[in-house]
Amino acid sequence: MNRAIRYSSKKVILIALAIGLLPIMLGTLLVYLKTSSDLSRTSDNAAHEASRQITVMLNEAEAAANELINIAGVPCSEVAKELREAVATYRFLRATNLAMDNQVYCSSLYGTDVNLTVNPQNYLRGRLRLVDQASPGPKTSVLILRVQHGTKSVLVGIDGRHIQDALHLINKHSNLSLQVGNTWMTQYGITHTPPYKDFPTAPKTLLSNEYGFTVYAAYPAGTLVKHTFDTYSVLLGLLLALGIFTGLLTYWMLGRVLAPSMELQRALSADEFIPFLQPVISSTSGKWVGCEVLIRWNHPHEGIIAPNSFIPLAERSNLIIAMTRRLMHKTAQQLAPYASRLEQPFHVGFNVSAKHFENFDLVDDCILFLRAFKPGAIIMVLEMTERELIKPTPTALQLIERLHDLGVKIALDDFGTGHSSLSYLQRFKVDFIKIDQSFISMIGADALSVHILDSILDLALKLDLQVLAEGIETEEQRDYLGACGVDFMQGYFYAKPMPIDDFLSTLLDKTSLSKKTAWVDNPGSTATCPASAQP
Ligand SMILES: Nc1nc2c(ncn2[C@@H]2O[C@@H]3COP(=O)(O)O[C@H]4[C@@H](O)[C@H](n5cnc6c(=O)[nH]c(N)nc65)O[C@@H]4COP(=O)(O)O[C@H]3[C@H]2O)c(=O)[nH]1
Repeated sequence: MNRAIRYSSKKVILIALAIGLLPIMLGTLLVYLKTSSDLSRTSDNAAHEASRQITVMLNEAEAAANELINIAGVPCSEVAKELREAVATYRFLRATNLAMDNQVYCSSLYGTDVNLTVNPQNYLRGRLRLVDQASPGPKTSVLILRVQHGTKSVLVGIDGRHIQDALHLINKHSNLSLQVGNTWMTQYGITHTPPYKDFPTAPKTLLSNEYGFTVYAAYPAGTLVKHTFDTYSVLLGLLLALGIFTGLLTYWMLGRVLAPSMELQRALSADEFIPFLQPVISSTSGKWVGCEVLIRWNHPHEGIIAPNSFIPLAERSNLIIAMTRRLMHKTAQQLAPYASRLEQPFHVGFNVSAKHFENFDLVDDCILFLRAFKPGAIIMVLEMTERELIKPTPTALQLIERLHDLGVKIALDDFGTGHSSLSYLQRFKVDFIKIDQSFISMIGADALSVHILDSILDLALKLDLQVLAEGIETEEQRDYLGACGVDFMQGYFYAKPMPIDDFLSTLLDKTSLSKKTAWVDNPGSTATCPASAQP
């Protein structure tokens, strides 16, 4: 049985693990999705904000360029001051330049000392370009806006540090970059490969319809996990605790009820329950006139397991009906071929439980059992135990009626051990009583104990019930009960419960012996019965 439970425990552990992991996984998934959507939203917001701020800078630069376009073509010496004033006036500007026929001839930084040819194709939509500018001053980048009217053009440069600052300040955790043509600028400066590729989390792309630049926002790899743990650590801790709790609860509950009953179900499907028979001896003839069928679990690892360790569970888990049905079927299969060599009629007793009295399935089971034998060859006896409360419901009473109609006898097992012996005798039409072995063991003990046994025998006699004494272990018990008129005996004194094959071979040996010597299991005794219990 231990091995069986260990085997079931593996399943129970797996189920408990699965159920314990379920809230953890579902919860983590939800938290993960929430974090993902949070990051996606902030990434989107950051991209929009960066685009807005760069647009503001470009709008300002465009306003400056539109003012300066009017003086393009005018000699540099006359307009150099205006170029410098524009740089001072507009917040983001770093330099302004005038060009004619794409040749820059005047610069706010260098005056006339400039020799630069502009190629409009290097400019996105002919207007925008992002470049590194090494001098003068600190190395920085410049976003150049070009405005052209005919042959005149103005180039205004936005200081890249303003853009870098904006990208940096909008969201410190996300990585924002600006793309103009094939050049990208991050908050760290200009790169010539797409920097967003290194930031695969929550990537967002926003194209400026007005200027054609693109803003990328994304988070570095691992941000999702880090953010999840940083933001939802308490919730994740609670989920973990919930998972452990549900897992342990499941383990506890399954371990208590489900696992062993699953093991019983498995054993039933694997046909591991087998009948053992214990002979019932006639007190008068001393012959084996019947048997009680006692179930055994032939466990693949544990060997033969006694019924007390699994019958209560089988009753609780409703498997008892199927088990009894299977037991009847197996007994019939093995006993039927030898039926003609058994005492006629031969009593075959089966134990039934309270569950059997809840519907009429038992009638069909008994019909099937009896069908395996010639009519009259077998007397089927159903032993209802008094230890388990069987309610005298209309169904139970009708069931007994139907069983009686089939010729099935009802025995009251463990008589005297419960609280309802007398009411059972009254309500159920009982044919036999089986005196419990606890009373039999009183024989030879003190006078008071024997008196109790005598009273039970006296009652049975007065009610005209057939009596079977079980648990006979000594000659003295046998002799005493025989003298008291007990009809049938059962106990280790005669034989222990045994597999059907052993039962049949012992019985058939005895039968063939009896043909020569007239064998009996209880030769005449000299014991006397007290007057009250005498037949
Ligand atoms: N000490 C001692 N014991 C003796 C002696 N003679 C017989 N016994 C044992 O006493 C029990 C008699 O069966 P029970 O009262 O119906 O008590 C049975 C019965 O209530 C239940 N049981 C057995 N088979 C089935 C079954 O197929 N269905 C149901 N519902 N219960 C069953 O399990 C109980 C125990 O069965 P077992 O372990 O086979 O134990 C059997 C039997 O082996 C004896 O001389 N000395």
